[in-house]
Amino acid sequence: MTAVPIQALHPYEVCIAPGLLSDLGPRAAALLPPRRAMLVSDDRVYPLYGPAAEASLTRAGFRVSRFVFPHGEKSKSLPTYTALVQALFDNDFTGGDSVIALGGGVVGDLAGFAAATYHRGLPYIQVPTTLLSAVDSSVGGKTAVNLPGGKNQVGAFHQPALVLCDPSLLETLPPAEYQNGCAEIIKCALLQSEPLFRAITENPVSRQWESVIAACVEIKGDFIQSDEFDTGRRRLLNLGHTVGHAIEAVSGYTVPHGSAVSIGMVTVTRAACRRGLCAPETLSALENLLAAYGLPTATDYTAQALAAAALADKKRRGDTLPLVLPEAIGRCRLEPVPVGELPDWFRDGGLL
Ligand SMILES: NC(=O)c1ccc[n+]([C@@H]2O[C@H](COP(=O)([O-])OP(=O)(O)OC[C@H]3O[C@@H](n4cnc5c(N)ncnc54)[C@H](O)[C@@H]3O)[C@@H](O)[C@H]2O)c1
Ligand SMILES: O=C(O)C(=O)C[C@@H](O)[C@H](O)[C@H](O)COP(=O)(O)O
Ligand SMILES: [Zn+2]
Repeated sequence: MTAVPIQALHPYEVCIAPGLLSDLGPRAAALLPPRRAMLVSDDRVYPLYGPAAEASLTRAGFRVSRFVFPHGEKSKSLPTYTALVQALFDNDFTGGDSVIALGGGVVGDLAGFAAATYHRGLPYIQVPTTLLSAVDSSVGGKTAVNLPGGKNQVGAFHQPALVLCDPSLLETLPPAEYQNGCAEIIKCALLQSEPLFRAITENPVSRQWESVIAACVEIKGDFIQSDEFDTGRRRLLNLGHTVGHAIEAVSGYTVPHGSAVSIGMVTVTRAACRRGLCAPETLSALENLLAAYGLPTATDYTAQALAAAALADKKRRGDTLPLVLPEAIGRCRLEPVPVGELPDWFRDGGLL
């Protein structure tokens, strides 16, 4: 098993090994009082892995309740959040009782936000079941729901007590969800690791689950350790997300997060290249890698429309929004851009 320590204010481990799901109960009981646990999942994941998770928790002494909601980004919303905290209340959850997020990033962000806010904070455990949630969203304590006009607009920082990652759960992932996860892996490599970029160029991610997940978690852990509350360096993890989140919002949350981030990464890299801030080889290496993983690199949404939607970005301070710009594979920087200049940047990035 690989165990990656996350050195946050409340430190915890990301445990990665096939078969770990059956160990959920004992590992949870070692960290949390084995009282009540709310298993939160969506209606695609629960039938696959919910009963095994519940059985393991029950054997370890937890009294398990269940909240299962319709899959998809549209459920990462205030109405679903309200229903979840109401379920905690109706089932008499009190301080020290726990929440278990079994699913992808939608489940994790929603369950984490309920755990952060119900009774001003319950402990929770992340059990990621998508590649995207294994490499990114289950780690770092960003929890949130969307508003109709903006991504992750209502949220809190709340670190999990444990991330239990069982890569064998990824075997049932549809190909499109595998691709979405690869977008965040490519982000991580473009941002911080030329060796990871090379490794996933030479061998498909699917042949190296455990090592790729551990590599991404270690990189993310380093950003969290240095800037847990996203006031500076951690904002680099938003590479591709300024445009990506705007695409998600204007599409009414029909374009998946990974695909949107893929388009966002190419846009900022093209813009950086056009303005002489990165070499054309960096852009072509990125475009080739995204294409090799079947990820999109273009959109019909206009620069003007996406610049307007990007005003909702939480990185914005007044009239300035920092863009994350690649300088080379494994190196990026934050560039403060006046919001009035965003459409030009996006046009330089190839948008209409
Ligand atoms: N908190 C963070 O730091 C962070 C980081 C990155 C992304 N996110 C958020 O994560 C969300 C995207 O997460 P996602 O891509 O995991 O989406 P998701 O949770 O919607 O999962 C994608 C689809 O895969 C299905 N699925 C999940 N696991 C499966 C499995 N093992 N087998 C078969 N089907 C399975 C789900 O039911 C869903 O239909 C976005 O809301 C994004 O904003 C958050
Ligand atoms: O953990 C982070 O920090 C990230 O930025 C990771 C992103 O991949 C993730 O999509 C995150 O939810 C975006 O955060 P936000 O602060 O822009 O909502
Ligand atoms: Zn993301």
